[in-house]
Amino acid sequence: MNPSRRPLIAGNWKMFHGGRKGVELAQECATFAGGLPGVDIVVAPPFTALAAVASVLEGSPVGLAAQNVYPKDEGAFTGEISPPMLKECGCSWVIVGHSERREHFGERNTFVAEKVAATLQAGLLPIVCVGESLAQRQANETLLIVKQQVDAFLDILAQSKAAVAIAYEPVWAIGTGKVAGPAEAEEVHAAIRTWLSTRDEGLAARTRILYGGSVKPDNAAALLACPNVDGALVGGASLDAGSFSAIARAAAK
Ligand SMILES: O=C(CO)COP(=O)(O)O
Repeated sequence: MNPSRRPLIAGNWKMFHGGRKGVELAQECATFAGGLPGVDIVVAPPFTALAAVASVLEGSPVGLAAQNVYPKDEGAFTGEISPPMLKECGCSWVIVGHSERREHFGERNTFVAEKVAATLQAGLLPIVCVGESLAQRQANETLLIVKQQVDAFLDILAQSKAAVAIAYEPVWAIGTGKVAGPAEAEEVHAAIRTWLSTRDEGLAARTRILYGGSVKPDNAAALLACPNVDGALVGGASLDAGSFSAIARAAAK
């Protein structure tokens, strides 16, 4: 395996732990991450906790991610946050195109691609999310939909030499407790790797493809054992240091 594909375990806190609780959780993550040198750990708190969590994580191996970004450096965009602002705040990663943003905030593939470009331009690494809905899976459209999503930002990734991450998060598995089976996940991850390598072999070799959707301590090891699963994007189970560290330990094996 390419060394740039070290396991990456990222915790997406979503709209939880925006204040003091976030600081406490980050402290616990910094502590357990120190004992797991073979795994990259990243946390993505809400915007309101970024600065405080950044100071807690300073000097620790835990990376800081934002959950969203607006693809302009500055301007009259009330309520939005730019890539340079996130960088200044201590972020090195940004989650882009999460299905909750696509579903609740109307983000389309072209807008997601703009965000990927702006993120890279600022020197931040995107974790770009893709994944099909239940109806699309039932209609046998999984690979078609995921390919359309990946195609929208593939050229942008290929033009950058950055070691980005793509998260395959089937929408039907998010927050539902219905995890994709290892074979189901591996099929999509392998397809994504093939599309990347058809475009640029180096891109395929350096991109970590994470699985997300009801990852828990009891199912993490089987998913992480798949050859093209390079880590996990964890929602609910990342809100507790005990379960998040158990998932990270499964990646270390
Ligand atoms: O959306 C997710 C991570 O981005 C997954 O959330 P859950 O782990 O809560 O299913």
